[in-house]
This record gives sequence, C-alpha cells and structure tokens, in this order.
Amino acid sequence: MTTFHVALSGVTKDYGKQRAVDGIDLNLRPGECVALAGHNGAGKSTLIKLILGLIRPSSGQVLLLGHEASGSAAVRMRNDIGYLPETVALHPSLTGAETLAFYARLKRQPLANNAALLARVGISQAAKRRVGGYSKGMRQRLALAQALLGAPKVLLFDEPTTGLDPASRLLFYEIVRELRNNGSTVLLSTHALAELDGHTDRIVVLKNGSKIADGSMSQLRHVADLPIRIRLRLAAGAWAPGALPDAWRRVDETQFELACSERDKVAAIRGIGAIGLPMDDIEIHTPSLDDMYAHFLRREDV
Ligand SMILES: Nc1ncnc2c1ncn2[C@@H]1O[C@H](COP(=O)(O)OP(=O)(O)OP(=O)(O)O)[C@@H](O)[C@H]1O
Repeated sequence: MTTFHVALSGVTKDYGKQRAVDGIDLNLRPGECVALAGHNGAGKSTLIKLILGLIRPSSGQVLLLGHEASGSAAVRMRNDIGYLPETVALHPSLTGAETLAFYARLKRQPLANNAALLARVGISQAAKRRVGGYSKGMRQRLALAQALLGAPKVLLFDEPTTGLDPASRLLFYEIVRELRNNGSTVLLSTHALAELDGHTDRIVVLKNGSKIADGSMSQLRHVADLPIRIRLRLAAGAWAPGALPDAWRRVDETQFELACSERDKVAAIRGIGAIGLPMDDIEIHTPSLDDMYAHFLRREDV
C-alpha cells in the first residue's frame, strides 16, 4: 500500500493529436504542499483533472489515496478530496450560506460546520447576501470554503489566488499552512511564483506537458545557480582607478556591482573589506523566483 496521497507514474494525456501531459512522475506525501508552475497550456489543469479522475490518462497510472483515480473506488473517496476549479461558477441568486449548504449536501457533510467555515474564509458578514453581488475575491473565498468542506485529505487548487488582493492571498496561504499541519496534501497551480516563497514544500515546473524542475525552493536555487549581485556604494571620492578588482562593474560615480555565485559571496565581501575602501552601503540581490523560473524555461529552449 502506498504511503503517498497522490502518486503519478509515467502519466501521459493526449487530446487527439495534442499531448497535454507527457510522461509525468509525481508523488505527493501527506502534509505536503506542492505548487505546479508553468505557462499557459503547460498542462497544469490537465494534471489536476487527471488526479481528480475527471479524465483518464492515455497511458501511465494515477493513484489517489491508493486507488486508481478514475476507477470506481475513487467515487467513494470523493468526500476526501477538495477541489477549487480555475473558474468558479456559483449561482448568483443564492446567498453565500445557501451556496455552502448546497455543496455540503452534495458532499454529505453536516451543515453545522458551515458558519465556522464561512468565518474561516472571512465572509461571515456577507453570508446572507446573494452571491450575484459578491466581489471576485468574495466569490473566490466562498469557493475555497466549499473546497474545505469535510476536512479533505487531498486539496487541489487550480490558480487559487488569481485576482485576490494581498490580504485575501495571505489568508489563503494561512489556510494552506493549517491544512498541511493537519496532514492534508495540497497541490496548487499558479503563474505567480513570486508569492510562493515560504508557502510550499516543493515547486514542480511544467513545460509543454513535461516536468522540467522539481524541488524545494532552495534546491531549485541551487540547481539554477543564478548569480547573485552585490552592489557597493563607496563614500564620495573614495574610488580611484584600480581601487577595486576588475570584476566589479562601475554603475555610477560611487556605485559598483559584482555578479558572483552564492558560494563566492562571503569571499567577495571579505575581499572588499580587506581593501579597506570607505563604504556607505552594501546590498545583496538574490535572484527572484521569477528569475529562476525564466531560467528553467529558457534552459529547455536550448
Ligand atoms: N479538452 C481539451 N481538448 C483539447 N485540448 C485540450 C483540452 N484541454 C486542454 N487541452 C490542451 O492541452 C494543453 C494543456 O492545457 P491545460 O489547460 O492543462 O494547461 P494549463 O497549464 O492549465 O494552462 P493555463 O495556465 O492556461 O490554465 C493545451 O495545449 C490545451 O490547449
């Protein structure tokens, strides 16, 4: 019996001649949050639909909680799965509370927990208002509440933070942290890599249906080995030709920049200290997630 909540091996999905997912292996442990990153059409939604059992793989195997995701046993597991689709269709004439009650009945969950769930996603105040009058962020929060019904073991979120304001995004990642702490597995797809920092255990980068990177943020940083930039501001008039090693690029009268690898950073700073030039400031720019993401996608283009 597998210890993974989700296990994909050699999964390929073709839509006619279009290969949407190409030979993916992916294991998700209990309590793990994994982000699926990739450009439009990379195969993220298809992968999520395969895990949900909404579509079958053309080849390979998708196991959800130890059962074939598209098999009959999976139907019995529906209550253990929470799904937030990319586009949320909610009935405009129902109130928030009625909408959640509707989904709770579908999932055969007691209605007694609904008020707490609406409070958890921050829409208690609007629970009695019709969804037609909700903002995009409120609709997304309500859709999140339906995904959380029944404390699922596996949560699949398709671009959950698109269109959310920063406060709603923070709330979302707070809920993700609670889910992880309770042993649930969270898989979320996103274009917004920069907001993931610290919120996920792993990032899987997809390109044209294939996995091109898979690891923790620090592992991906290590593999990408992008240069960091050290920017130095010297006291006015302190610089003279030859005062700094050639590797330092002059930015303006007082500022200089060095691109170096992470492991050479400390030596570079010590070297500057040893020269003894009067410094006003020193800044270190580490590559952003978006820089790293661009690096992985570019690397595959070669
Ligand atoms: N039902 C379908 N029929 C035919 N082709 C499809 C179908 N669904 C997806 N595709 C194709 O499969 C590929 C992967 O699509 P998918 O929706 O999984 O990508 P995605 O990474 O979720 O993209 P986005 O970020 O735009 O949502 C695309 O080329 C898409 O056109």
